[in-house]
Amino acid sequence: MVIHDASFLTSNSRADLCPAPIVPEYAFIGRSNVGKSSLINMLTGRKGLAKTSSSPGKTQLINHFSINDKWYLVDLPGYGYARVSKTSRAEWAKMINYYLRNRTNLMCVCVLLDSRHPPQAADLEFMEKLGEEGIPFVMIFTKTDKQSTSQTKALVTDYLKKMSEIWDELPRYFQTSAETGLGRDEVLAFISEINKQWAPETDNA
Ligand SMILES: Nc1nc2c(ncn2[C@@H]2O[C@H](COP(=O)(O)OP(=O)(O)OP(=O)(O)O)[C@@H](O)[C@H]2O)c(=O)[nH]1
Ligand SMILES: [Mg+2]
Repeated sequence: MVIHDASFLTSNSRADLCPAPIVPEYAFIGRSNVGKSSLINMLTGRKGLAKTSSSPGKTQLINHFSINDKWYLVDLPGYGYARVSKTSRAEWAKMINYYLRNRTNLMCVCVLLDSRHPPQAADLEFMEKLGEEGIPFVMIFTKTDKQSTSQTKALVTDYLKKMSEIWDELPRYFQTSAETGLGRDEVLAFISEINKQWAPETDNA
């Protein structure tokens, strides 16, 4: 897929105020600092489109980006950041749960996982919940440039093993690097494919 247009639309703290659900939408979620915003910039080829930071907790709101005027990418605030109060955590959960359950154009949730860290309970629990609620998701392993291919492969195998303890069918997964661009074509091809399910009679790529 060629991205000829990528622009910031809105930031919202409430899912009911998000842009009208008139095009297919893909949400990026995962722990703080996992690389959600960086991946959005890598996929769109626009470096400063989503704000990134080396300190966790940068993205606080539901951020919509319009891609090619045909679909939305959504940057969500991360979870699992230790220095967040109980109240903020509860507010995060409320905002995200409402968003996930009510966003009618949400085609797929992309759960980002740091390829350097062994399977984390918070991530496994989050994916389990998505599965239980019937919300389609894929796993995206990030920051693969920070280690060897065999280390990433071992981590992915670990994750798949953990997931197979819960699920008969395993989610699709992608290996990415915002630094090298690894996985860009694969993720965009996936989105292009799913976009066809939204409006099969038109070309959404
Ligand atoms: N080497 C490398 N660094 C990365 C990659 N992706 C993200 N980073 C770095 O990781 C840090 C966090 O990246 P962000 O994209 O801001 O992470 P985020 O998940 O959006 O974080 P929050 O908004 O705080 O939840 C930044 O310092 C990025 O430069 C990657 O693929 N490779
Ligand atoms: Mg972010």
